[in-house]
Amino acid sequence: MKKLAVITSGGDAPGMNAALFGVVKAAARHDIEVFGCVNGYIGIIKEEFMLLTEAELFKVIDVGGTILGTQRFPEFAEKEIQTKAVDILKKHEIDGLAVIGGDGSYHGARALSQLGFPVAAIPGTIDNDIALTDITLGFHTAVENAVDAIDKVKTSAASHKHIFGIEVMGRQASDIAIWAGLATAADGIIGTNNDWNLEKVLKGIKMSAGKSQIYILAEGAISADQFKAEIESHSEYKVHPLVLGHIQRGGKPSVTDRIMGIKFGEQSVNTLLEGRTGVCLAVQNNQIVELELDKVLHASNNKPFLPFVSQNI
Ligand SMILES: Nc1ncnc2c1ncn2[C@@H]1O[C@H](COP(=O)(O)OP(=O)(O)O)[C@@H](O)[C@H]1O
Ligand SMILES: O=P(O)(O)OC[C@H]1O[C@](O)(COP(=O)(O)O)[C@@H](O)[C@@H]1O
Repeated sequence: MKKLAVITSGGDAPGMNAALFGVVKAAARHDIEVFGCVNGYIGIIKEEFMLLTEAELFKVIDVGGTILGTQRFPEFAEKEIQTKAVDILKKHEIDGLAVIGGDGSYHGARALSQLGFPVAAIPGTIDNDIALTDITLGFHTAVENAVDAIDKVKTSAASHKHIFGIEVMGRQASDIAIWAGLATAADGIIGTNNDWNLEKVLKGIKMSAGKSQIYILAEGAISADQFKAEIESHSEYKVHPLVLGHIQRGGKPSVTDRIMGIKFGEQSVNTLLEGRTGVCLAVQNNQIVELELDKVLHASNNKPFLPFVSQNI
């Protein structure tokens, strides 16, 4: 094996640069060159490759985002485009590909491996919504970022006795909402549609006797604007809606995400070197394990919750 390629794909996640460092570091031990494809799968199609060096990546292990860039490229679901990607990778004498991304990226990775190209994937998404891994790269930092922001809102809310509906990211997953809501002792966490109960929320506000109220809303359950509209159209209360947005994905990766990124990156190279393909890495019981992409993509995402917390929050 002489040349590997790597992409970061989907939403950027803090720790992706650390993972790139891990890839390059492990590859260097075996005299393998690593090429980063710019902006995810589209970089393969556009043949935008950049040679990655350990010295360059070393400088960014503490930097959020991804130095390779990432761009949504839905056309990669088309078989013709996937076949073209394999042809291009082969033309450039690339022997294997590491894909760092979420479940959408995993679909692309599985497709390439089914076309016979060696692929290993790393779970990189702040949403924590990949099955069979206890945690995904970037989730830890995103929760820290959300908690940091909510803590700040709380002091202002308390001063004015305001009611806040704070929307956090996660697509259909409620992990960021639950972890951030628990860590800030929020007055309510709406993680799924089923958690939304207008009467309960109105009762909670009434019982709070004019104190400030913080509700954490998973974006897939209810938006901050919907929350405001529902409360205000059924009561006299005024709600401040707040969408935390991309603050959650930004900034320095946490220590956990750095270490996890480096270890995932190194292991992806070992996996490819040892000839295993169509696999993704995962964390189970504090260990990095390898799983079939196909199995992960067919499994449902029932994560264990925090220690000491039952699912019935
Ligand atoms: N069904 C699919 N088949 C092949 N490639 C896909 C598929 N879904 C998504 N992708 C590729 O993966 C990229 C990232 O997927 P996306 O869902 O946006 O983020 P994530 O990987 O974080 O879930 C997409 O822009 C697209 O290039
Ligand atoms: O930055 P964009 O393209 O608006 O996407 C926002 C979405 O990306 C995420 O931050 C991360 O999602 P993915 O990792 O699945 O790409 C979601 O939580 C959010 O819904």
